[in-house]
Amino acid sequence: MDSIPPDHFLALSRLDGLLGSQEGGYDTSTLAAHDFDVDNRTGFMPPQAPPSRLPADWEPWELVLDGAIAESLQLGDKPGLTQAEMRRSESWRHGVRQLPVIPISGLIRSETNLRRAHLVLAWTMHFYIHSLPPDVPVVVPAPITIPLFQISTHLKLPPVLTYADTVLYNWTLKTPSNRPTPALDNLQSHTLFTGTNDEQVFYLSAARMELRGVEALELMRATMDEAFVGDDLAMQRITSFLERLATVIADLQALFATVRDGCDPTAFYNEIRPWFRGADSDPAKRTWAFEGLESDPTWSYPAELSGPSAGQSSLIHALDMFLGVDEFSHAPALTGSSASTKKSPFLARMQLYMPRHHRNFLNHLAANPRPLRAIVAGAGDAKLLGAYNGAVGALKRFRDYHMQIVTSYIIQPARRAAMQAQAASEPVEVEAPLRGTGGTELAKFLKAVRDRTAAAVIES
Ligand code: HEM
Repeated sequence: MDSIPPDHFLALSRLDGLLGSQEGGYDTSTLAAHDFDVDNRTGFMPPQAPPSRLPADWEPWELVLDGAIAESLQLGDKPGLTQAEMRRSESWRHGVRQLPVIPISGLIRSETNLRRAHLVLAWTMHFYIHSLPPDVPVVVPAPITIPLFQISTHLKLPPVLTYADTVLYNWTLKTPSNRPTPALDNLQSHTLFTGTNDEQVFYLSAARMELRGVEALELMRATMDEAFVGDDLAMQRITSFLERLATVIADLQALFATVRDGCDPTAFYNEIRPWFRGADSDPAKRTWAFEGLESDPTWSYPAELSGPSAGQSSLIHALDMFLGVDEFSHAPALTGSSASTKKSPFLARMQLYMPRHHRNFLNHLAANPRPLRAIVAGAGDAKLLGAYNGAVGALKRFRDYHMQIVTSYIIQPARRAAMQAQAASEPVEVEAPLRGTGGTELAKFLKAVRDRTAAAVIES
């Protein structure tokens, strides 16, 4: 928004501050506020690099994670795994089992330390599980289970690796800088499974999109302020905000494309993505057992154990909800129904993996009493309608592009792997139909979401 000159009509302040919020009215002032841990400079990403190390009492956790990286642990089902690699990984897992169960009481006063602890333990758990030989039962040792469950209870998150653990809270600055916001080209990922540039490029393309998304959040806030006023001038302003939103969504798509500059699809599919698997995508269909689960009677076996997916990014959910497209794109008839909520199970499920403040932000957005779509449909304003449809069209094109990426990074490598296995007369491990990290039948699901986004255009 800083490209708007200060004397432009869009930059003039409205009377909202003087008027205060109407009795029972909707207070839009907190849309991008601390309550939701949404920063007006960095959006869903924290404005400062997250802590890269826990305090000394929890150093043993940091050291086992360092150890996994230093040992270059390999996937337990990697073709051609050597005896030396197997021994190294078993020796590392032995070290994990020998850890003491470290109390977490000293961590709970710091949200950033709790996040770091979730990240360290969840990465360690994924290293532990996915370095196991595929024919060995999965048993997460108590020194990981107990603190991970305690921390997850505090953070209201599932005890598994999330998008926040791999993208939102997994970065540092390449070069120290005094800028108030990190520059898009000055980010580096902190923790990697493979140590490859491909993996880093994968996380950073999403991180850059989060930062570019800040302007979209600001446009949403400004639109909601104008919708509160609701006069002709407000409609003119909303029209320009929506035109601008379409260009931001196009920029998100362009930043998405940077994943192709350095993240090789075959490396992603064969070497990186398997580390993300949740309990619902174990190729050997093993159940994850959690040693120590019985130590707290309030715990039960987690209902949610999917792996990290950018489907957990609050940004795209927010765009969908703001434009009122979610009613179409994630309609219950499309992605399954849920009795108690209008949200589809997929959206609702992915929100369980988001930091809880961001989940609250989306709930706040969904409760907007002046939904944009209804305003546009009822305004009889051709320019406004055009701008709204332009933003919906940009989101549809984003989803087209997302499908192209999914084809390159999952569908085609899966086909190649199946053909190679067939040629070598090996048993083929490709599930039919192919499933996403969130457990969806991915091709069918993504195509339907894309088509329904297109169908959300309002006819004049
Ligand atoms: C190489 C990169 C990516 C791949 C291979 C990929 C793959 C997938 C897959 C397979 C799904 C199906 C749902 C499931 O997980 O079961 C999905 C859904 C989704 N992904 Fe991605 N994704 C990628 C990057 C991104 C990025 C960068 C974003 C946005 C920041 C994103 C946003 C979404 C959203 C919002 C959904 C839910 C469906 C929708 O609302 O359109 N994805 N993705």
